[in-house]
Amino acid sequence: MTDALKKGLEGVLVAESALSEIDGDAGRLIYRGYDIEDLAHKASYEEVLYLLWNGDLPTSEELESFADTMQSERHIGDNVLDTLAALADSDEHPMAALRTGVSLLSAAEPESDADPTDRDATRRMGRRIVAKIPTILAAYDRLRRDEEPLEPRKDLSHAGNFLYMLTGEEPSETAEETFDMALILHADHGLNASTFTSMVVSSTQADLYSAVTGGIGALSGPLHGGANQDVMNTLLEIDDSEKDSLQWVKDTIDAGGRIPGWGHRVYNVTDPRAKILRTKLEDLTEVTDDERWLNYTSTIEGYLVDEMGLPDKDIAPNVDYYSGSVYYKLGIPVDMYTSIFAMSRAGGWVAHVLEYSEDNRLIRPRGRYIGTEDRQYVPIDER
Ligand SMILES: CC(=O)SCCNC(=O)CCNC(=O)[C@H](O)C(C)(C)COP(=O)(O)OP(=O)(O)OC[C@H]1O[C@@H](n2cnc3c(N)ncnc32)[C@H](O)[C@@H]1OP(=O)(O)O
Ligand SMILES: O=C([O-])CC(=O)C(=O)O
Repeated sequence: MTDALKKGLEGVLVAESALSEIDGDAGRLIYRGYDIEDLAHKASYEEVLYLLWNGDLPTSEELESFADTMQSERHIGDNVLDTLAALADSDEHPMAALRTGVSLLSAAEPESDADPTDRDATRRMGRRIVAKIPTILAAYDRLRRDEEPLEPRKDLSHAGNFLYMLTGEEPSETAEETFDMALILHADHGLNASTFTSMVVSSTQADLYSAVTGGIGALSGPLHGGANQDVMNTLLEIDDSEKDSLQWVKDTIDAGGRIPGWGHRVYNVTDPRAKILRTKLEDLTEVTDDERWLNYTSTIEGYLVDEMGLPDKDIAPNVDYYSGSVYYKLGIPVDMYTSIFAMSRAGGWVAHVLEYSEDNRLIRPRGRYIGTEDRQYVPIDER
């Protein structure tokens, strides 16, 4: 047993995984042997889910059957809708609504009596949870706009159906493809904080609903998935203010602030997903003729690179830096960005829970006690 303190478990190896490989120096991300560039441009989110959960890409029959089953599992019950309506009345953040909604789904889980070590049952539960998350989120957004939630459609893709349920209109091909690509890019990323949280929960042999609910909580923070919303709010703040984006970034850095969407525990260079999303933003900017978000992000990046030399300190844009502007172009409400991340990453949480449970070992690190020793209890009326 070593006594070396590894704060934040940085660099500590705790599990082996065949799911995603990250080369933080080269800026490469691989899912089960396939480069993220390839998957982002050629696969669908459903295919990537199948790949993560089963090990190989599906044949067309396997994909059709997998997607059909997921489509038939999109519906959520009135118990969830009623709770979402109450949360909408209290103006809860969509991540809080999702956390509660997923937890509540277990009440309608047909295999709730399954042994938590039954991996086939866990896989089916994971499919149901991932199929229903878009329905929860779209319903929540409609309820808080005083609109009726829409029933999910069975003839649309995971990405397309979410956009349909959110807006009430079938999405354009560009919107559906862009959103599908974003889902692929966010599906898995090694033992990030939210994935590790799900693994910790399930390592106690707790049920998958608890593990996914824990993952949602961990993802919500601004140091993790919450940063995509912060990036867009920053860009909107710049747009609304008297300051130009250059002044904003100078002032933020001078005040010792952090730039949301920059820095990563694993990447020392630009995140490969940020590069893909930037290209997407460039394409969408050309079509919509609104250059604001691309201009602001580019100015901030230019300052951080040329003036601050952040890349020399291994700080570069992460996946959250461009995703917000892309979602904004798709007309998605800003406070839903982190829950969209969760919609995708839930697939990764399930994959890691399944993988880790093959040879489960309770996750339980230790902390060094640095408190006072040998104190004598003093009765309350003598203190
Ligand atoms: C999907 C994801 O979860 S990706 C990450 C999303 N989060 C963000 O974008 C929030 C902004 N980024 C950050 O806060 C950090 O980069 C993290 C939390 C992501 C990674 O943090 P860590 O690996 O723990 O690095 P740490 O916090 O020790 O930072 C190292 C140095 O870089 C600086 N730094 C890190 N990120 C930033 C940033 N975004 N802006 C300015 N400086 C930064 C720190 O101030 C620190 O400097 P110092 O050594 O002079 O004190
Ligand atoms: O890996 C991490 O630490 C953060 C994360 O989830 C990601 O970048 O997708």
